[in-house]
Amino acid sequence: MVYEKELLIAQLAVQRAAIASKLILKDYSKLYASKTITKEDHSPVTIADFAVQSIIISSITQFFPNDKFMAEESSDDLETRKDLVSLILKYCKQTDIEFRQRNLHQFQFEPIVEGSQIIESLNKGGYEGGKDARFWVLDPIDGTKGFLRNDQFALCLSLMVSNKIRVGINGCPNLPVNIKKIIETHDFGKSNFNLNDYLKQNPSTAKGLLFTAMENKGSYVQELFEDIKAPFDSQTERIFMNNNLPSIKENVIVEGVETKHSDHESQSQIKKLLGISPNRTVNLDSQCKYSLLAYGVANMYLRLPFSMGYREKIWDHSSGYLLVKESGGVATDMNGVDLDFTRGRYLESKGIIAGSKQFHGQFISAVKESVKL
Ligand SMILES: Nc1ncnc2c1ncn2[C@@H]1O[C@H](COP(=O)(O)OS(=O)(=O)O)[C@@H](OP(=O)(O)O)[C@H]1O
Ligand SMILES: [Mg+2]
Ligand SMILES: [Mg+2]
Ligand SMILES: [Mg+2]
Repeated sequence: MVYEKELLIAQLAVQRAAIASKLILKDYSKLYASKTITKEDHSPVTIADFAVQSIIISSITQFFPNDKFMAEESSDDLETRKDLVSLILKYCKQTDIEFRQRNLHQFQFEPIVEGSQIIESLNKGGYEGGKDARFWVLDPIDGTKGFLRNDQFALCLSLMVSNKIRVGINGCPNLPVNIKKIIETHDFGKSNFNLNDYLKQNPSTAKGLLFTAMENKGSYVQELFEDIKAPFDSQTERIFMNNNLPSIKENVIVEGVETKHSDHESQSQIKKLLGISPNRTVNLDSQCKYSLLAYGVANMYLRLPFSMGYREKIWDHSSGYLLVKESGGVATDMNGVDLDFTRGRYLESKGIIAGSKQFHGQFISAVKESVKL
């Protein structure tokens, strides 16, 4: 099958890097909070973002040495913090010990043993993308602000070939393995659902889900920290968008957490117009939102621009886009137009309305009615 090897290697690379993210997260708040770097655009970056990016790029490069990468981070932001490279290396080494213990596959990744390997692979992420190329799109930690709060974050990787996303992966290390059951059994008539509160009240909940999609072959879920199954293994669960709600009022909506990343006020207005109770909104960081749509747990993702000047980056959406499509859903901009990932590092369009096909048109009409452009 085309891209089968790419998908397997990418899944293993994401698992390997997700182990690093969890190891760093465990120590982060007590040891490294002061080591969070603020980038030029005032957004945060951590040693986990750097570690994950270098692990994924070096893992894939080993098997596909000619492949290009468009990734979020660059070693420029480490320029004044060379001390952090040895810290990242420490976690990469620890990761490889853990990864070797659980990986039962024939593919063995070369270990990361030197700081120069980290810088070298980080710097392979500068490809500008565009039309008619083959390249990987990587957001090492999507939802860095969620990571810093020990809430939700995702490792997001996709493969673009000839203007189309062929493979999309979201590794969600902090998503409960039984999230489907948790949300489906919640009574939204009584109260809203807050995943962070739920996890605080249920600290022993097992976490870590891996979502994968392949063009024309569907979307799948498996546990992120278990033995990775080959693509389309009979034990890997195929997942589907829920396109059969009894009424529009039954939609479960996913939205972001940060009030400056999307326009929560307009999003509330849209729900009001459609008669959807505010209780039915689940707020969570990162592309975990797309994962929950593909899993059939949530039905619509609303992301209206907080500022019309903001340009969405393609790595914040490309893997989620394929997961939604391949599970039977639809993902567009706020005007209902398909997303175009071939324009370089940015989407030219504004906002995202993604989810079930059932009511997508009505959501787009409500956007037109409620957002003053
Ligand atoms: N102003 C503004 N508007 C929209 N989006 C922005 C903005 N600033 C940053 N970003 C990007 O948001 C990415 C995180 O998205 P989330 O869905 O996790 O945000 S939210 O807090 O859940 O709303 C985040 O991705 P990461 O940097 O990978 O965390 C940013 O690329
Ligand atoms: Mg970032
Ligand atoms: Mg991101
Ligand atoms: Mg990121």
